[in-house]
Amino acid sequence: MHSDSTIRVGAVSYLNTKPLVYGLAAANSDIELVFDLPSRLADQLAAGDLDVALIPSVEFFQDPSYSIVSDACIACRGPVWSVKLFFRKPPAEVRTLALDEGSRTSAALSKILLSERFGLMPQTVPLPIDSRFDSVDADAVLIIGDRAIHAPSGEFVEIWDLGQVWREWSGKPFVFAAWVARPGFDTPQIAAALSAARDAGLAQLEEIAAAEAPRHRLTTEQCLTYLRDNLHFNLGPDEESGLALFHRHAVQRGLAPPNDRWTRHDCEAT
Ligand SMILES: C=C(O[C@@H]1C=C(C(=O)O)C=C[C@H]1O)C(=O)O
Repeated sequence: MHSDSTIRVGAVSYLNTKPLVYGLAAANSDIELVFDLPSRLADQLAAGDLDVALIPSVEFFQDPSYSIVSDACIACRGPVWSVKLFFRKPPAEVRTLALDEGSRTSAALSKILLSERFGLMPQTVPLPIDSRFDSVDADAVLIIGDRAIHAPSGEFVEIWDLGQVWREWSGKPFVFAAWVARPGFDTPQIAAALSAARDAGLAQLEEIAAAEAPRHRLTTEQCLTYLRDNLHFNLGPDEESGLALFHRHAVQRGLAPPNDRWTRHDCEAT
């Protein structure tokens, strides 16, 4: 049971989110933290079942009344390691694309990159979260999060790390997910609580990496490198500029509506 004053916060259930929610519920007795796939968090926020959630950035674009409520986010400035597109055929020949059920942003990013670089609009099929990678015979398969960290078995013509491909193509950071509030939720202290949790997580990265590594079949060093070097958790001006560019491409392809007021700060869509 939760009282009326309980704030329902939805966080991504992957390793990438551990530093963002470090001590969050313990430090804020009014926060009830629930974990789920990014795509499901977006659906729950849209349904009003959550007050604040870490949702895919492309989902933030969908509703002009959404607002980003924190400077904490999941971003990268190069290879991200946990968002990969596996090609069974050369990229230029891709006709079918399987999309991880957990993803919305990387699904959109895959379409944008295949369209921009090869003029492709592949037919898409879902890859359910509980389905094995080899259960789909699509020409290219997107997987994200924990299951993308270890390469699936199979022969691949090419593997794209989408953080890296975006960076090389655009020169900008990429924002995968941000903390977004449902319309009407107006609790200013959530911003400080989410920033403080992120800062606490970043100060404890070694401990988090040591605790999480075994269950992800990683060494502590691999886990630490992922959390410290691949991922970035601060939504600064460069990240916002990357977000603006992603929004523009999403609009061009009909993956998001145009929207003038979607950033935390008034930031130019450059
Ligand atoms: C870096 C990642 O970013 C994620 C990718 C998302 C998406 O594609 O919609 C959403 C949230 C993030 O968890 C990852 O999952 O590995």
